[in-house]
Amino acid sequence: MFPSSDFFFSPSALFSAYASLTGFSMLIRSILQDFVPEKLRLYFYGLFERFFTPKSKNLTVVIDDKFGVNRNQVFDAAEMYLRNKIGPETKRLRVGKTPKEKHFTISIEKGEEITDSFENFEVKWIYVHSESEKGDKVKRYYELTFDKKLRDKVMGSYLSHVVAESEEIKRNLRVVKLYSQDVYGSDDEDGCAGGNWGCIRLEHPSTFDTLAMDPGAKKKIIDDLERFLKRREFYKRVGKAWKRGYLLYGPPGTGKSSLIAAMANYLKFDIFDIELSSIYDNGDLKRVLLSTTSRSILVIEDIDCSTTEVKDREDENQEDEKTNTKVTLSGILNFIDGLWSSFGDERIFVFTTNHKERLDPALLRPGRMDMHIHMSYCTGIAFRTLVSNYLGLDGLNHPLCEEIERLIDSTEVTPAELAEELMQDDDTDVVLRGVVSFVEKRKLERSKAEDEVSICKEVVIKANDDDEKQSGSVNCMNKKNE
Ligand SMILES: Nc1ncnc2c1ncn2[C@@H]1O[C@H](COP(=O)(O)OP(=O)(O)OP(=O)(O)O)[C@@H](O)[C@H]1O
Ligand SMILES: [Mg+2]
Repeated sequence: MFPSSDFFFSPSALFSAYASLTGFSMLIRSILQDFVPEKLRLYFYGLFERFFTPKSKNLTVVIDDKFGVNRNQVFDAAEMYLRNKIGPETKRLRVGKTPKEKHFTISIEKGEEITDSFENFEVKWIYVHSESEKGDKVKRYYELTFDKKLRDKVMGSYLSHVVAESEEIKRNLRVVKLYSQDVYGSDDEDGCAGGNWGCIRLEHPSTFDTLAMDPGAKKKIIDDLERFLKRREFYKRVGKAWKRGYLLYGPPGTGKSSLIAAMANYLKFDIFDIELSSIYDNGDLKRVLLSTTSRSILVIEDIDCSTTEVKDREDENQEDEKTNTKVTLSGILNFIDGLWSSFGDERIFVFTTNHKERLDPALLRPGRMDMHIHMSYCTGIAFRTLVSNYLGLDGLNHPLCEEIERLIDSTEVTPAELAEELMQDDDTDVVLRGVVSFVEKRKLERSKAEDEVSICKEVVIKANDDDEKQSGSVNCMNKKNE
């Protein structure tokens, strides 16, 4: 239990009580009163007070809303932190919301107390809001009271814990934005932070919970992001820029863009969508990248297409006829791990491609992109996430699901295709039967295509001996590519 409040005694009452205990003390009292000058007498009263007032076990720290002329970070942190600590014993609350906020802000009313426990001790918070009689001077502060013996712990680890938790709460409340060079201004009351960029709120609902992919791979990505966030000091120590690069590759509709949105929603990082075709040259690229903000994800989608527009490094001085861009791969690489890579803090680069094999080897060199993530066709286990997202079925308790999983594992079908199928009807049975026939059909088409390829291979072998048949083999191969 929290220690009870102190008792106070007036000095003269204490003195009288003490002095009346013995005749000797009576004598002292009369001597003091009759012969001792007032100043000296008050000094003795003071001594008695110090001696007899019970020692307080508690210490109270006052946390004002201002620190000098600046806001007090500890006050703001406490305000944020205590929102989540309001218990049933609190009698009066304050609630508010600005137009740009999505959620209500709840805090305690003046005079209300909150008891918080940390490690194995308890502390008590009281919110104080006092006004001068005219109402022109307002003082807002928190009183934090705890056992004196815990002073070091509270001032050290407890207050650090309050600040860290409040940062986490703030991060979760943050509105994530999507920046683009093609958007002008902002449709958001917060405005856009980046110079030449327009922005909108990122309303993409994708999260790691809704993303259908192998659970092991998903965990690896989340762990990697978490480690990255915690490693500010590590990056400093090893002399590396605090940034991380991910290459997402795989066929269309496997969730590369959805993964980027899930990363942004998870980290509460803004996304800067970099359209290389609208960047004129390396200088322009530099300006564009430097006007991005920290704690952001810089995305270049379809980097294989961009790199056909981005010219070869040997060919840097000629302008590309097709797109008029003079951005070079070395210009991009300079920002990934060259001298310019240290711009800003907490940056994540994400490149996506449908064709990893078409990428310049310079981009694939070990250490360049920290993680290569293969977004592949859907697997049976990943399908469970889709079923839970779209049908609200938990644990795959529908009899058709097992069969669908087996079918999915034996062919190539993308999560996007399955998602489309899962939205065809409101009736779960109808939907799942539809998925079975869709995947069966796909399996049949694949095995037909494979048969054709093997026939083509035979034709190619024969064509080596017969010039006339060579054109036939090319057609066959084209068909396969279609
Ligand atoms: N792994 C997935 N998990 C959940 N939904 C997915 C997944 N992959 C695709 N989808 C669904 O399909 C839609 C398209 O996917 P997305 O745009 O992320 O694919 P992509 O890999 O970026 O494709 P592209 O290569 O064409 O850009 C998404 O909006 C989502 O509804
Ligand atoms: Mg995409």
